[in-house]
Amino acid sequence: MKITAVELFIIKMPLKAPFITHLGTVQDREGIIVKITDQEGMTGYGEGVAFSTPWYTEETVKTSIHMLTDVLIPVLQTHPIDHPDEAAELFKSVRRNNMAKAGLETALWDLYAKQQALSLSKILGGTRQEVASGVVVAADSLTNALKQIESYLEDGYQRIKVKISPEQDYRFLAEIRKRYPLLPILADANSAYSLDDLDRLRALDELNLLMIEQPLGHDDIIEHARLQKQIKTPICLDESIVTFDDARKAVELGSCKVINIKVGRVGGLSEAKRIHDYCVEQEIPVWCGGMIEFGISRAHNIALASLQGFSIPGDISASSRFWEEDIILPEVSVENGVIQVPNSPGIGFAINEKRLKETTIATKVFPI
Ligand SMILES: O=C(O)CCC(=O)C1=CC=C[C@@H](O)[C@@H]1C(=O)O
Ligand SMILES: [Mg+2]
Repeated sequence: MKITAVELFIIKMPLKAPFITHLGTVQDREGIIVKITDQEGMTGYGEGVAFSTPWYTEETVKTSIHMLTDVLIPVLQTHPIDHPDEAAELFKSVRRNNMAKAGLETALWDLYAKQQALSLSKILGGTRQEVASGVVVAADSLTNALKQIESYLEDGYQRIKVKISPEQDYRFLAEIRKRYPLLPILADANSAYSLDDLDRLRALDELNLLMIEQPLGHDDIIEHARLQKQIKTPICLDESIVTFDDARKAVELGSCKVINIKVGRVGGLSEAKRIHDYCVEQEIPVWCGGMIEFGISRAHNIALASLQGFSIPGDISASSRFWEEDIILPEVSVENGVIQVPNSPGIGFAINEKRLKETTIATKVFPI
């Protein structure tokens, strides 16, 4: 791929409104934009999506900067690669740190697609010209949640995801279901429950939820398998699925009926595609999860979600869901509940250089 330089831009931007879950609140989002340049001056972009604190996984922006600076980019400096799939192989010697790996690997995929003058969607084997868009309602009260739902349905989103926990579950969901009897609703628990809550979780069966996401332990597939046998609502796994093998074991055990694939959580597009291809074979529907990310990661998600098996609207919302102004041009927009998949080379979005500059708090440059 004849890479000559890697640059990191650490950026920070306030959310338009706090993103509230039982695990904590995200008000300002830091992120890492990875820019790779080749000897022709062509550039590819990736995004490290770890949060500033380790509330979702063990990674943070700081651990990602360390891994990129001291481990992953040095690997690239000593091992030239010809195809992005080789990165996943090269990074195997590094345990976990998937979001740092994905930040670099996705930049390689964008650059590679541009070098082939093909869209990233095409290069990945995507067949969809548009992807269905869902949105997350992360509110701390029923009133605020209902306000958000009404506004998002006016924007055309096809499905709503709400955050639940023992403090906010049956009554909260029943009130929403009463107002929207046919609305596709996904409830994300982010591991707020245990098997002791079986009755609480079984009570949700009557609300006709699309699925319940990650009700039990963040690294569990055994108890989820036991739970799935006891409840009708399909279980979707998110945090538990960090590798292809996690997905294979979860499917074999019956731990879930749906998988939320997040490029950052699984270490990049190569692994995300492997999980997708396996789930298609096993007839397990998948959808593309979100990470309250900026436009570069959103663009990679759109390309991934253009693969045939992404049959459920993902957490791929418009740039305006979180940001006053995104770092890409054009911004991601949702029309009639779908996002058009770009046909131009690579991720199909340009960098908004002005916005990147004004949101950058630090940069690092590495010759390759
Ligand atoms: O980015 C989006 O649109 C949704 C983000 C989102 O719902 C999540 C991001 C990270 C952790 C969780 O709070 C939640 C999830 O578990 O999917
Ligand atoms: Mg989730």
